[in-house]
Amino acid sequence: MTQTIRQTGPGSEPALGIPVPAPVVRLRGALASLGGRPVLRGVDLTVAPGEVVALLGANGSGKSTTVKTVIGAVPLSGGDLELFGTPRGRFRQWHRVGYVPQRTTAAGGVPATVREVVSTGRLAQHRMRPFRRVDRAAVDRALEAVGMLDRAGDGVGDLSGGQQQRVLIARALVGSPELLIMDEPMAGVDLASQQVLADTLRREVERGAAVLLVLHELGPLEPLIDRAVVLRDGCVAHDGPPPPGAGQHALPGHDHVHPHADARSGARQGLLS
Ligand SMILES: Nc1ncnc2c1ncn2[C@@H]1O[C@H](COP(=O)(O)OP(=O)(O)OP(=O)(O)O)[C@@H](O)[C@H]1O
Repeated sequence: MTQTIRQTGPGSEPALGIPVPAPVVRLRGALASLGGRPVLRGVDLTVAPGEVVALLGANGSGKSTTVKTVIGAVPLSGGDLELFGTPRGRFRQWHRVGYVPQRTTAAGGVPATVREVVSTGRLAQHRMRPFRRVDRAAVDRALEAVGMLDRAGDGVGDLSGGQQQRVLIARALVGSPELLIMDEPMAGVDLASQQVLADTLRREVERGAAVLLVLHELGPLEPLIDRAVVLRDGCVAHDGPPPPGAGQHALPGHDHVHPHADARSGARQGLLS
């Protein structure tokens, strides 16, 4: 895929004569229900090639459900979704997408080494062929990027929660995806590790990857964020520059970010509560 221009938002105008690549994600009017209850009530979300979009909102506002509809883990009951310009129903190029789920154990009760878990992220690249040198090198690079190469032979069950999170991030990176989707990658990760992850993400963005991040606060990722989409009760309450205050509450125990008075835009107030 050519990435000739870097757009700054869903409404970016194409420069004359420059072809505009299709958004990597285009979700329109998304409706989804869980347990018989409507959770997404008409969500529009666009991510352009190379763009970094933060999905913000209070607990239960529908952030995880939105990214799960993008990867197909939650079905849409209405609206439509295109990935890389292809309607979701015809999209098969999952090797172009890396996904880090919301904090779960990477071990899952199954004994596997760090290297084995990260290697599963190459499945779409080498299909059913045996692992080649290039695959092994990619696994090493991904482990190195998250500072876990020295633990490659260890069982994931022997790692701390934050280390398991790094392993899941390495698994998402190992296929060099064009779209990286991360659901709260910083949750439960100590400050030093957060900086490692922020540096890793910056390299991915420099490489040209688009990133969709579910976050409670921007924290050390703030300089990377191009645009923020804020959900409230399954609807988009804001789509634009990160709301003021969204980066200032990177404190454990804050389960949502707070609205801040803003002289420039009163309309942004209350978006995040
Ligand atoms: N499996 C499920 N069955 C029924 N309801 C669910 C299920 N999963 C989530 N929900 C509900 O859907 C709503 C949205 O949940 P979701 O996980 O998308 O929110 P979120 O914005 O990611 O929240 P958080 O910040 O707490 O992770 C919540 O009210 C939640 O209780």
